[in-house]
Amino acid sequence: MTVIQVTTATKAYQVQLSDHGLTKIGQAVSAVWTPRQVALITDTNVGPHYAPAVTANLQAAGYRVTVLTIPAGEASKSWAQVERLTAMLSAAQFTRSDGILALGGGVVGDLAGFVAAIYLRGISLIQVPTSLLAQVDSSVGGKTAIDLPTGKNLIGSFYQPDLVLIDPATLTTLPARSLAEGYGEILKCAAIVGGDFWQLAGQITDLSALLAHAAALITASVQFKTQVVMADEKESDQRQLLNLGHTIGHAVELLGQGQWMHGEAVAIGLVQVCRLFEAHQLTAKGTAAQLAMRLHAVGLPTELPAALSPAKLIAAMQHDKKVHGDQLTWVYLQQIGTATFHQVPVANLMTWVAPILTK
Ligand SMILES: NC(=O)c1ccc[n+]([C@@H]2O[C@H](COP(=O)([O-])OP(=O)(O)OC[C@H]3O[C@@H](n4cnc5c(N)ncnc54)[C@H](O)[C@@H]3O)[C@@H](O)[C@H]2O)c1
Ligand SMILES: O=C(O)C(=O)C[C@@H](O)[C@H](O)[C@H](O)COP(=O)(O)O
Ligand SMILES: [Zn+2]
Repeated sequence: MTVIQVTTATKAYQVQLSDHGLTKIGQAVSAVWTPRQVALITDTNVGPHYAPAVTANLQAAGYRVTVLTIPAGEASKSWAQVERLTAMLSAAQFTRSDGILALGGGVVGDLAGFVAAIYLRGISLIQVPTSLLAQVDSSVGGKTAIDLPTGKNLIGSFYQPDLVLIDPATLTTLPARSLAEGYGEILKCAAIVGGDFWQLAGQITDLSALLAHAAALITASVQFKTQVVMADEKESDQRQLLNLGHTIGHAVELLGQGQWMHGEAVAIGLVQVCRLFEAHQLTAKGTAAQLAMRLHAVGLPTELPAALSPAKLIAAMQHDKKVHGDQLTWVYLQQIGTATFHQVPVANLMTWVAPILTK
């Protein structure tokens, strides 16, 4: 088992990476939770694979388990699901001594994490991520969120879990498209870090290599993310680096209305931000092409959708949480291994983005 320690102002916890760790989940949970009621929140795809065995394992360890299932997909990061889940917790008399265990991808983790943060003003939370994207990124660091029609993750909180339990064996049931999108966030981290991590990510020449190297890629990504989160939990400074590719990515994801998965939209955002900053002579020439080549290897998209309206793209980008006052802070790469910030007045965005909008 690989253990990565996370210590923030609000919580100290372990990220445990253990192949087939789900078979011993009761034991792992017992190390951080006394016996209690547990709401196992999962989705309609993940639940049938893993919820029965996880429930039995937790029950054997002394927990009273209620399984709450949400429809799979981004649309579940909604007020409607928050209302539904909190009502179910209350009806089942969950108290402040009880807990939520999120079993699923980033959608389950973000939604269940937000419910844990607000129900009774906060009950305990364990993240058990089952998608590659959730294992390398969303389960760690405490960002929880639901969406609004105007933008991604616009309602949420920073709420750290008591434990993150990653079992790479769950990736064997993940559909190929979902496996590939995880590489979007991995390559984001590797491009920021450079060096050995960039070399490791370069070994991913297809989806089977991605699965074969999953444990090493998860370890490298989580080690990097936890360092950033520990230095800047609430994203007042360096944590914004983790948003590389997301200014365009989140806008594309929102405007696509379900056409793109998060990691796919991030892949587009990564290449486009590099192209944009190459045009402004702030990014080394050829960086976008290097990223695109690697993303294409696992079938990820990198081009802005042809039908995308520039006006809508600019409007969506203005809901980026990196807008402060009248300035948008872009995260960009000077070169592989060197990421930094550049502020652009919101009023100038259309002109600033023009180089990637004119074909
Ligand atoms: N909180 C954060 O720091 C953070 C970071 C990155 C992304 N996110 C958020 O995460 C979400 C994307 O997460 P995601 O890509 O995991 O999407 P997802 O949760 O929708 O999972 C992708 C698909 O795979 C299915 N699935 C998951 N694990 C499975 C398994 N082991 N076997 C079979 N099917 C499985 C899901 O049901 C879903 O259909 C977005 O909402 C994004 O905004 C949050
Ligand atoms: O953990 C972070 O910090 C990140 O930015 C990770 C991102 O990959 C993730 O998509 C995050 O949810 C985006 O955050 P947001 O604050 O831009 O909604
Ligand atoms: Zn992301």
